[in-house]
Amino acid sequence: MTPVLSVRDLSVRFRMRGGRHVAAVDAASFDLAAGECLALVGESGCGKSVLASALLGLLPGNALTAGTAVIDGTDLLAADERTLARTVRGRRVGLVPQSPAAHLTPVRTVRAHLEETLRALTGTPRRELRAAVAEAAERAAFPPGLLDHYPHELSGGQAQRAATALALIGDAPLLLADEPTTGLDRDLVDRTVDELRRHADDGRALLLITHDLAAARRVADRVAVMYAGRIVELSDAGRFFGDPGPRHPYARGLLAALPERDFTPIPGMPPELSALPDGCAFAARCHRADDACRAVPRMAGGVACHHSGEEHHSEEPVRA
Ligand SMILES: Nc1ncnc2c1ncn2[C@@H]1O[C@H](COP(=O)(O)OP(=O)(O)OP(=O)(O)O)[C@@H](O)[C@H]1O
Repeated sequence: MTPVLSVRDLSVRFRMRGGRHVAAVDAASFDLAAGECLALVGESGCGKSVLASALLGLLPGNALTAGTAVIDGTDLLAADERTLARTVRGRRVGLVPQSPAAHLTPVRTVRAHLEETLRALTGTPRRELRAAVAEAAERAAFPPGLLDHYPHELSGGQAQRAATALALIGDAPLLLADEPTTGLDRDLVDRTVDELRRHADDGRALLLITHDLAAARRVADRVAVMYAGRIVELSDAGRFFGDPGPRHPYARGLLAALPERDFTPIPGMPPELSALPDGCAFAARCHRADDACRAVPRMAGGVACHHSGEEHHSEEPVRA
């Protein structure tokens, strides 16, 4: 079956002053099928949002891209602005943005935002708008009593839900949700990701970018782990969160850092993306690093690690 989205060797570099480059995304490849939710996880600054922006043609002018990202026969990286604006954003690719307050127009109420999007994407007639707005708000658990509020009158979590309601309206075949649960209490996190999951269950695809591994575990079919701009592991969610657990030492470290597991942080910090080391970018933080890690590991069997074929070390248990 043709995937909804097919990404091959997607790279994004930013040109900086003094001839420097920031390698924000390096050769990312994955497919996303109809009905599937892929969670993209990894520490802050590893390139998750840049990847999402690339898929929507929303990168700034200093970005250089390579590779392909095909949806419905259109390569999103090669498409011109007119195509992206008219046929991609909102229609083929919906976005729950990471900073909803920045995406909402300050002088318009939530109701005005929802009405405009409903008219543009679904052609809802004027007399049906009131009911359609209420329904759209309900899908994202946005409180009906706040529909006539302006963005600055909303809390972070309320703005997040307004942005989610807007993103769901077009029923786009692909939904990108970039940290859709920031600022929400646990029960609202569950409700929001369940609604996003329903979007996938209705035959569409969901790319869920999140720090929240519990949310990913709840709704994802597969998990992609990103580190320093590269996808280092792509695996089935059941395997990732259960037994035998992930194979890449970074992915194992992410899970071991959870309070309900070992509560042991990964030592050190991710490298600067403008000064990546030769070889594996995780080697400086990895207790398994050896001479083989001086070469950049290729993705093999869904894992980019020289040691991924070896047995797990007994001192790093992963509990379900
Ligand atoms: N316009 C830009 N120019 C230069 N570097 C940029 C630009 N935009 C992003 N970056 C860099 O790209 C890297 C990846 O950023 P990105 O926002 O994708 O991280 P992220 O994984 O989404 O992090 P977070 O979870 O904190 O949102 C960062 O090092 C960031 O500083």
